[in-house]
Amino acid sequence: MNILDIIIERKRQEIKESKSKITLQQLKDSEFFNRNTLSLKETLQSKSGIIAEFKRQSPSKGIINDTVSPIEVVSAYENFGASAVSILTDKDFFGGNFNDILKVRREINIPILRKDFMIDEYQFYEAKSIGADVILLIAVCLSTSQVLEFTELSHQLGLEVLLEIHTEEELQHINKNIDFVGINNRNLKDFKVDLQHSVNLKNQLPKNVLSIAESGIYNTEDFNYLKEKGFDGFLMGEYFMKSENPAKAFEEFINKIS
Ligand SMILES: O=C(O)c1ccccc1NCC(=O)[C@H](O)[C@H](O)COP(=O)(O)O
Repeated sequence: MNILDIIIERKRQEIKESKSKITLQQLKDSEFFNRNTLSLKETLQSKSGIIAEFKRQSPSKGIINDTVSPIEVVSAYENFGASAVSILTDKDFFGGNFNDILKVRREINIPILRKDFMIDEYQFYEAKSIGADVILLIAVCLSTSQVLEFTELSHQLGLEVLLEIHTEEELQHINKNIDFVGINNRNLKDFKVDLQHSVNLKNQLPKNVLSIAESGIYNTEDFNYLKEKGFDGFLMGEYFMKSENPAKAFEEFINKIS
């Protein structure tokens, strides 16, 4: 079993536990469920294009930063020009939780990507109930028909969809309703990172789709290279979070690229 198989197996149990504690109706009755979501399609083009991630730990790196406050960090991400923030909600493998999104929702006015492993309809209602605007679908974890179904459900709920692919075969998961296609530079099976990977696959994307380069962007040269290659967005976590002061690291990065 690779790490993704392990994460997905745990996720199935977690969803079962969540369903036994909170009903779908309770999610629908929650404070944020009926809010109008914010559009990453708009902010991707009007701001830096960076989707800045709040990430305490990861399977590939272990603890990255577990001392900083989500409000301080994501407020700086917003103030210095992030197009959106990505917040991990997986607890066991990434040290995330729903409260991170619930706490910051009132403080920021840019889209929030709920970053998790989405495999069940219930999680989309959860995402809406905690105040997310965008969700991630990871192609390797889903069939093409699940991607289609989950995209439709997300749109009914007002959530935009980032479909993450890693291989040429996964291009088949793209459907015309997907809002963004992310190409992950990190091989989720062996954690190797290769920017060239996303550049090669980008050439095979449908022409009109908004593309996001994900993972392994560690300096302004990486960012500029991917921008030159035509990516519309850039998902970056570790580079900012590994700093003692991610807010400052983000500010400095923005100053260097502008
Ligand atoms: O980061 C990992 O170790 C990882 C392992 C298994 C599944 C997903 C994983 N990462 C999720 C991501 O895609 C990244 O958090 C995101 O793209 C940001 O990447 P980075 O800038 O390299 O932190």
